[in-house]
Amino acid sequence: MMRKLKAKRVVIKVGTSTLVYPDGSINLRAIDQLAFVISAMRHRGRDVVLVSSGAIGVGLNYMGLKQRPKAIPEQQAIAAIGQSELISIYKERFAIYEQKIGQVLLTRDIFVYPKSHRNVLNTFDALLAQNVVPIVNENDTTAVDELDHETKFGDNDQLSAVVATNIGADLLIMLSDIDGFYDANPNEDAKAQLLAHIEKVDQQTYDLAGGSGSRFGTGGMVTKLKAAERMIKADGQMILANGEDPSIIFQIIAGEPVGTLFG
Ligand SMILES: Nc1ncnc2c1ncn2[C@@H]1O[C@H](COP(=O)(O)OP(=O)(O)O)[C@@H](O)[C@H]1O
Ligand SMILES: N[C@@H](CCC(=O)OP(=O)(O)O)C(=O)O
Repeated sequence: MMRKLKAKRVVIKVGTSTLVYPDGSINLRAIDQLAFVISAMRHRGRDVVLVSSGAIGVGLNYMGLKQRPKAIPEQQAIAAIGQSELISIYKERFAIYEQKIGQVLLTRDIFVYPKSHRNVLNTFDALLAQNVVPIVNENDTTAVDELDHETKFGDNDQLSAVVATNIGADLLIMLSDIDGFYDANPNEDAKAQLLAHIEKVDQQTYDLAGGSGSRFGTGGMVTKLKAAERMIKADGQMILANGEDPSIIFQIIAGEPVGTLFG
């Protein structure tokens, strides 16, 4: 059955697992597809914001490292290196489709302090009004997790839902390395079944969620459910789908029953 979706303003979140191959190299095909799909959506009058992970994954590849360093300053340095590389790849690929982008790096405290909150919402509005696609990531180089000053979102699943609810998006499309939400962690249970529609997220739903399956990803399913819960509370919807081929977004927008619809 086709889905009826409201999708005038859409946030798309792509995880590291979509952007970086398991061997650590960059999936340029996926980035190119994303640029193509998002540019097409933009040209058809939709407001689109991309929340992209991958700074650390791309940084590791750029520096020829196989593993995330343990020390925080080194991780933050890798993020600085990777973010600039990632955004220059996006810029180049979007330019092929004559689509301009703008980089927005956020920390959690921006949404806590009223003035910075207002400023960042105005920035999103101004970018969208000029037909520019904002590409958002956490500001990994400065975000810290300290008791008196929490600046870290920690994962981009929740960051994407915070952005989506704040800018009044109807739909959050969350692309990952899995076809949707299953009734058990598919890594551990070969009989796990895909759930096509979850109307509300409660403890029972969380009980089905497991951790991340990939080397570079964070959060796993729990943070995706938290994002879905946030969207539903704000009267929005979220679709979790496989980002292996990002042109799946065309099917999602058309209302085809792919992935898991939340809400
Ligand atoms: N119930 C579940 N349904 C689907 N995937 C699950 C479930 N529980 C755990 N997972 C794991 O969560 C992974 C997706 O999370 P993550 O690795 O953080 O991806 P991303 O990098 O896209 O954010 C899946 O590949 C899967 O291994
Ligand atoms: N801000 C980090 C991403 C953190 C994150 O949530 O990663 P993922 O689980 O792959 O979406 C980065 O760009 O590497």
